[in-house]
Amino acid sequence: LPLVCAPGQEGVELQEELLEEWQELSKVQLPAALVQLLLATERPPAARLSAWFLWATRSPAAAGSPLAEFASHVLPRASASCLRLIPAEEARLPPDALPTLSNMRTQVSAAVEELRAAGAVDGFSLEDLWWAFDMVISRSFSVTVTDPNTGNPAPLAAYVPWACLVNHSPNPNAVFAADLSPDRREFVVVPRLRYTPIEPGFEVCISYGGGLDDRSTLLKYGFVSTGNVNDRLALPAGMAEAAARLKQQAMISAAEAVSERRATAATAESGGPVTSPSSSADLTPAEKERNLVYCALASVLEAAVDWQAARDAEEAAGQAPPATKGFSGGPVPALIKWAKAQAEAYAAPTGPAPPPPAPDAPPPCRPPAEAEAPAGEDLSAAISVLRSERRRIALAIVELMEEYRKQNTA
Ligand SMILES: C[S@@+](CC[C@H](N)C(=O)[O-])C[C@H]1O[C@@H](n2cnc3c(N)ncnc32)[C@H](O)[C@@H]1O
Repeated sequence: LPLVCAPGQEGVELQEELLEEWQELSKVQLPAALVQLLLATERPPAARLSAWFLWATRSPAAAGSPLAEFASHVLPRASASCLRLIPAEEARLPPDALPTLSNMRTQVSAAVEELRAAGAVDGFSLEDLWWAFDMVISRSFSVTVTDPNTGNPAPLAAYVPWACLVNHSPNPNAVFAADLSPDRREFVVVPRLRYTPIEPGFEVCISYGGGLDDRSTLLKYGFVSTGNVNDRLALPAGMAEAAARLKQQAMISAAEAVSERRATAATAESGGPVTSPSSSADLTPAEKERNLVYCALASVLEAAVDWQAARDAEEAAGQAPPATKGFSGGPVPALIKWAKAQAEAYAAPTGPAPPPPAPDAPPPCRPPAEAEAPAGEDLSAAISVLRSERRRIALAIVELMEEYRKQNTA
């Protein structure tokens, strides 16, 4: 079901047509309260899609429809996202994931209240409602199409059975698009490289969004890709200041040396090719090692740039710059010590310890106990992969700093 999410009255006509067509195709009649909500183009798309999805997959009135059949035979009951994670598993998340998770839950719980108040989900349990949000958050698409009635671009949220089975890759071999012109009404998934078809036997993968780091894919979709070039280890303020004391060009030279060394070792160990075949969405072990070293480099350099920018802004505002630290032994040993401690913390079963909440921060939002799901096996494994990727970045920072020290004292 494609849902128009343009503000105001924009797109209502198209939405009405789409809802009529969906009902005809599915041989079902949506309840009036639900239709009213689905036509409210300004309401949050996730809430509208979740209410529809719950009704269309669980209501006795929709039993036997293609979507209900698809849901009962294909979709998981377990959580895909971290939305309904129980506290014991939540304690294994990195501290920087917790505010985002709390924010996601706050939005869902506000939407749940709103749906109940509107009578759009009467008769369903809280457990079912959170499940519907879970499915919609991890499996719906955002696309922009041309509204055939007005010619204006219309932002859409869509739930597309079967297409919702396509996995994500940071190096995708396919792209998707929607065409809602009356004679088409199509959602297509096509190879990304026009002259490089995806060979039989290769998995078709799309991108769920550029720049997704492993924390975001874990929270929203419940998986982590190894070797994701967007991953970072967050440096605390004191370490960001140490990073700002380093010579950036020398850091880049050190990263080149370390990544070359690691890539050569990974290729020798795997006996595999140096580059991936273009029809595959998989990275080779050597590419993953290179990405890892550049994640380590970017963690340090970006923290240095942010620290410097904050300091410049304070100076420009006429504030006295904060006293700088005198890192005993210099910034390099300080960073090495910190990165080693991070590697150790991520090797432990839980932690590292979350930062203390700000004095006026609201308590973190949790789903009601009724809607809490234990982490499925996949989710628990994904949290472990995230922890091990964080540990690997920390160790890559150690190696990078040691190489920097070697190159710059030689
Ligand atoms: C849009 S659905 C894809 C459907 C999934 N392949 C299936 O058959 O259930 C998104 C879910 O697929 C899984 N997924 C997607 N990309 C993945 C990846 N690169 N690695 C592992 N799991 C992935 C996650 O469970 C995610 O919540």
